[in-house]
Amino acid sequence: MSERGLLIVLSGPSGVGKGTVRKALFESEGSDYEYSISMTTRQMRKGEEDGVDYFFRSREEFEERIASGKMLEYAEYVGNYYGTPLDYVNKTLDEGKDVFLEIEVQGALKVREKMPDGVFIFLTPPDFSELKSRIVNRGTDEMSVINERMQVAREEVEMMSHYDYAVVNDEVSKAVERIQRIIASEHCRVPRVIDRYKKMLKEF
Ligand SMILES: Nc1nc2c(ncn2[C@@H]2O[C@H](COP(=O)(O)OP(=O)(O)O)[C@@H](O)[C@H]2O)c(=O)[nH]1
Ligand SMILES: Nc1ncnc2c1ncn2[C@@H]1O[C@H](COP(=O)(O)OP(=O)(O)O)[C@@H](O)[C@H]1O
Repeated sequence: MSERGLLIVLSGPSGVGKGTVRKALFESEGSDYEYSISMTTRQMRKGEEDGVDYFFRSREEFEERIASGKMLEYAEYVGNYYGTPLDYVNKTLDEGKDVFLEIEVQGALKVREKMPDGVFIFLTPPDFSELKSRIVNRGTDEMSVINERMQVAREEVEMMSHYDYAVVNDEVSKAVERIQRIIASEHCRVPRVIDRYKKMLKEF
């Protein structure tokens, strides 16, 4: 019998590098996590694909899913909904696989309320001027949206205290290593494994 999978939540301000670090983590050797694809009402960007980057849905459809309890969490962020479909997360954890969520801060805190056994990692920028230049350099947002994202980032950093770990994204490869070490040690936590040993003893 294996334990239920570990829920790993990577969060942090927009532009800090969550997507970049997540992709590098998934490509790195020995990583074995299932990525939960989020649903959103925002416009698809050039190069994105439905069902790969996000499930792109209308507001109407998204609101229907909220009403019928099909979202683990959702948040409205800069005018659009973003959320995590619940069924996929539960099913995959039940299969004993680790599930990886990359979501913004409000949503992560809602997940924490519902699934406190997860590991909650806050990705931080080395400093705030670097955060702003990352958002500007990414080139996906207009200046008004960038300023809005920076304002949200200020509020989000205050929420760091609700997380288990803070990982600085100075260099992508270093951030990936830090996250891998955290996950490895979380797998060894006694509350996660003790039931398996108790069961083994009974059957011995
Ligand atoms: N709460 C929540 N946030 C999400 C989800 N998926 C993505 N996000 C976050 O929504 C924010 C905006 O996403 P997006 O427009 O793709 O911008 P980007 O991640 O900054 O490139 C980011 O901070 C994402 O991490 C989700 O399922 N739930
Ligand atoms: N460690 C890093 N050093 C320099 N630039 C980075 C680093 N991590 C990410 N970036 C860049 O910052 C921008 C925002 O990264 P992205 O992954 O889209 O952030 P998020 O998903 O948190 O919004 C991208 O242009 C990305 O290439």
